[in-house]
Amino acid sequence: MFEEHDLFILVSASFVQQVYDVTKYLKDHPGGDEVLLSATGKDATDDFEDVGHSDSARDMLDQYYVGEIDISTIPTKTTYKPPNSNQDK
Ligand code: HEM
Repeated sequence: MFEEHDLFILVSASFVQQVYDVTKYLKDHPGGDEVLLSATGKDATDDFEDVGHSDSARDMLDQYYVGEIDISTIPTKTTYKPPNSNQDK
């Protein structure tokens, strides 16, 4: 489970991704907290785009902006092992 201070989502389509901390937005999100929770800790670009968020929703992203991360620098070795994954390094 994620702790409240860990509720980061990543949104972008390129290698450099924007990181947003949605912790404070959980209770106010018009789409509910469940969908936000399910999108945290991973690349949430598709989730965010699939909803067809309005321009004003996009503008709100700025409020939760934390910084950028180059996903090519993230270690691929994690404790979480997704099904069908044979990447051990
Ligand atoms: C910081 C990130 C996000 C912000 C600022 C945000 C903002 C909003 C806003 C303002 C709305 C109202 C409708 C609109 O203006 O488009 C909305 C609706 C919604 N959002 Fe988000 N959202 C965020 C992330 C997400 C993510 C990651 C998901 C999916 C996992 C999601 C799913 C939804 C859904 C399902 C609705 C309801 C649409 C409806 O009932 O018509 N949102 N969001």
